[in-house]
Order: sequence, then C-alpha cells, then structure tokens
Amino acid sequence: MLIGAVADDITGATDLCLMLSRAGLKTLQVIGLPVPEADIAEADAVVVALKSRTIPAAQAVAMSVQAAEALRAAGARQLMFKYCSTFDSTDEGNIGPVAEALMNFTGADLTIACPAFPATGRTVYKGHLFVGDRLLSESPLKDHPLTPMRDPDLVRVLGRQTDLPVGLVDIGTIRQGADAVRAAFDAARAHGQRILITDTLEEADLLTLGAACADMPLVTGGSGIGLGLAANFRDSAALRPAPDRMPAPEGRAAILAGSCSVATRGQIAKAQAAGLPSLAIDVAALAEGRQSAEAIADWAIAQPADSTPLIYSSADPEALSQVQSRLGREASGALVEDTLAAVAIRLRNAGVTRILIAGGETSGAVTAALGVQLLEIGPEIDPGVPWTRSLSDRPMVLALKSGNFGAPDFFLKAWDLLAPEAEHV
Ligand SMILES: Nc1ncnc2c1ncn2[C@@H]1O[C@H](COP(=O)(O)OP(=O)(O)OP(=O)(O)O)[C@@H](O)[C@H]1O
Ligand SMILES: O=C(O)[C@@H](O)C(=O)CO
Repeated sequence: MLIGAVADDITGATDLCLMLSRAGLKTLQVIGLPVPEADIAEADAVVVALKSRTIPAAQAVAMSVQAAEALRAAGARQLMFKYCSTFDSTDEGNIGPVAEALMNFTGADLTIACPAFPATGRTVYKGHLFVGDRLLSESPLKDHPLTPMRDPDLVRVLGRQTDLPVGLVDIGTIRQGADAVRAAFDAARAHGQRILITDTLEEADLLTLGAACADMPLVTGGSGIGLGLAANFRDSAALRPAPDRMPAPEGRAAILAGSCSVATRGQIAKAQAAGLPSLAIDVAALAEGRQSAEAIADWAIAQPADSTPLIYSSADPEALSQVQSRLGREASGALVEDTLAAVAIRLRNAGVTRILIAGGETSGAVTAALGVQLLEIGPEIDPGVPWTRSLSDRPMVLALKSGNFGAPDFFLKAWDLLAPEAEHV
C-alpha cells in the first residue's frame, strides 16, 4: 500500500478516494473501524472514513490513531490525514489535535496543512482560505451550524487548535519549485515550526507541494494534495486509467437528500423541474407520527420502475431553524437520519441497487444502515464525487455527495455513468 489515509468524514473520504483513483492508484474506501486488513492488502491506496470532524477531540484522536495503526500494519508507506477543504473545525479541534497525534504516531518532525481544492474553488493565498472569490469568513461556511468558520487566516485558526508552532509556506516559494519548498521546510524546522499551512492557487501548486512532501511520513490536508502525493508513486505503482463507467447491478434507482446546503437545494429544484417524482420529508409530521419511513419508502416503490424517485428533507435556513427550535437541532437531525436510513433499507429490500445520497452525515447514516463497509471507486460525476460500488454480499452502487459539491444537474446526469453489470471484469 502506497498511501493510507484517515478521513474525518465519509463524503470527504470519498472525495480523496476519487482524487487518488483519478491519479491511477487502485483505491478502496473503508467505512469506519475496525479496518478489514485482509481485504485492503492489494490496494495502492486506502482511505478510512471516520465520523470524527465534530466529536470531542480526545475521541477523534483515539479513532484516528487506531485507523492509522491499521493502515500502517497493512503496509502503508505514507500516511495522510484528510479534512475538509474549507478547514471545518473549531478552536477545540479536531484538525490540530488529530494532526498532532498522527505526527507523534508517525514520528514526523514536520508536516503540512494543505486544505486547497482548486477544482471546487478552495484556494489559499498568504495563508488565507478562499471559497470561490470570497474569503472563508465571508462564505456560507461562516454560518455552518457546527463549525462556523469566521477567521480566514489558517495560521491563526490552526494555532488555536494546537500547541505546536504553526508556520506558512507562501505561494512565492511554491512557485520556485519543489527544491525551494524543501528548503523552506528546513528553514521552518530551524525555527522550531512543526505544521506549515501551504498556499495553493492551482493544481500545479499541488504537484509541487506533493513532490516536496514525498518523504514526509504524514501529510495533512484536503483531497487536493492527494493529487500531488499520488504523482510521487508514478514509478512504483501499476497506474491504471480512472474508470469512465461503473458497472451497476440490475435494479432500480433512488435519491436520498438530507443535506440542506445551497448546492443540494439547487440540485433538488433542477431535478423537480426535470420531472423526477419527489417527496419531501416533513420533520414535524415524522415527529408526530403522521409520516413514517415505511410510507415514504412505499411511495418510492410505487413510482414507475424506470423513474428515479427523490426523497428529501432538505430545507432552507428559515424552515430548518424553525424545526430545530421546536424539536432541537440534534433530535431533528437524528430523526431525519434515522428515517432516511430506514427508507434505504426498505428500498434495498424492494430491489433498489443504485442510490445517490446527498450530505456527509446522511451518507454515514445510510451506509451504516445498509451495512456497507468497503467501497470500490468508480468514475467522477463532478469534482469530489465519484460513483462507488459496495463490496458487500449485496452489491449496490452508491454516490455519496458532500453537501456543497456537484453541479445543479448532478441528480440528473449521474446515472449516465453507470453501465450494465455484465461489463464488470
Ligand atoms: N428538515 C430538516 N430538519 C432538521 N434537520 C435536518 C433536516 N434536513 C436535514 N437535516 C439534518 O441536517 C444534517 C445535514 O448534514 P449532512 O452532513 O447530511 O449534510 P451537509 O452538512 O450539507 O453535508 P456535508 O457534511 O457533506 O457538507 C443531517 O443531520 C440531517 O439529518
Ligand atoms: O474537502 C471537502 O470539501 C469535502 O471532501 C468534505 O470533506 C466536505 O465535508
């Protein structure tokens, strides 16, 4: 195994898997712990998806180290810690504490923190994170319900999460090439710095950084830096072209959306306008027993077999805050997650084999309910979102979409990348 990665959420893990797979590495995604070491031995890259972004830091550290131990035991040559391209975290963590613990685990004296993902508009300049053409602190992430990002200066943000001295490798150095970056690493070491935020404006910068980090035991960042790291293994892996279609078992299709992001709500509107049958989950009705997972699933099963029913709980911020103030944020979220998970089981039992899921928490709940543990990576639907295929006894294809990812026609075009099962070799 060339690269072993620990990711702090499930759709983020899929995002990194896609990056590594596109670079030619045979990549598998493991969902949760324990890591099935025997099943991953043949892969070039393995990404373990945890659900550790917003749990207490001590728990996130313990899970991350456990995953890293398993990856190391399975032979991983280099370890990576994957977090969100928008650096989603709080002053308590978990990026700082987990990075620190994994540095201790690997014996790394220095690592980088490189969240940038230029293909989705996440860039870093002079240590400041931009989302599209806005600073992080002026982007929708400033109002994230769990990890509001109100400081765009990542040296400062990370500095609040760890006692390790944090520094910066700026774009001027990166543009001078990998040797200059390595010299900057040495200078940082001499100043006692341990974690370096890295500027990045475009993919070429990720390749430079990747080359400079070839010998680092641990690299941290978003999926973007996976591109640079994978490129270092050009000579040691039998690189294979990224698949352009994913073989899917015969069966029906469905979409389950639990993300309330602007992107997901736009994708729902586009799908509805195109005529997809859709059903909204009414959280108050669920809480009062006037709506149920069984009835929702039965509605989907009653749709024409060749249609793609869309079930969504996604609501705009005002509707969401009304429900949350009535039922509680955690309770209403859990109710929606449990419902979508129960719907998924019923749909699977009725012959649905192709499911598109929107939202990281939602994807975690649904895959757990379906007992999905290991995913093979298929073609890219949009940056950061591939089709995946569950390697369990009951094969299914799943697309796990981060809330903010995907073009407006995502729910419509994704299906064109699936091929009949017979083509699977
Ligand atoms: N109508 C609703 N009322 C209350 N909670 C909801 C509602 N719809 C969704 N939720 C909850 O909001 C959360 C959405 O989180 P999720 O991670 O699935 O999406 P996201 O945050 O947009 O995606 P990502 O984490 O990939 O950025 C889930 O816990 C979900 O159950
Ligand atoms: O890095 C990203 O933006 C995504 O992979 C993610 O982690 C979203 O939650």
